[in-house]
Amino acid sequence: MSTESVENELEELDIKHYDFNQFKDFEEIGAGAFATVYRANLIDPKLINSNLDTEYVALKIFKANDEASLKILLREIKLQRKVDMYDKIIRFYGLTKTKVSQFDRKLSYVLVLELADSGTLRNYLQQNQKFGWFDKLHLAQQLVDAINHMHSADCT
Ligand SMILES: Nc1ncnc2c1ncn2[C@@H]1O[C@H](COP(=O)(O)OP(=O)(O)OP(=O)(O)O)[C@@H](O)[C@H]1O
Repeated sequence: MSTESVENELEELDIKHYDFNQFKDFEEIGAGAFATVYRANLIDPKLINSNLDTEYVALKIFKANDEASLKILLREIKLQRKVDMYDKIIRFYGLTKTKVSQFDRKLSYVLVLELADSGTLRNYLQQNQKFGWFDKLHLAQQLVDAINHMHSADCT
């Protein structure tokens, strides 16, 4: 899969594109096999989406432009779009592009996502020792709802 064919598919999906210069104050949050995720501030919150009053986003920067990464990127965007309006799942705002290193000739794709700024569930539970059974049940219910929604949206 070439960058060109990905670009063609993305065009058909009608995705919002943002200028990378709109973001500042990057802080690494975590990394997976294909991407590194940063917390970033928006220079002008109104630019990201007129309906959203957000100052921060998560930027998921793909490490490479190779075939495997591009396939993952496309799959992730298609899945995100299927569940984007569901409030218990991270929102997908759109795409931007940047150079991962100064030696790169090509720009890498970056997903612009809602920032989940409460950290991981593991850390949350460790820091909230007074979390009772009712709270745990409520949390489990939200997770089950989100998974159920993904299944009904055919995100398997
Ligand atoms: N929208 C987000 N808001 C806050 N933190 C996030 C967000 N997306 C990802 N992260 C953090 O960044 C880490 C890396 O995310 P990423 O999606 O790249 O990989 P993964 O899904 O955890 O792993 P892999 O892609 O290897 O299966 C996550 O484990 C999570 O801690």
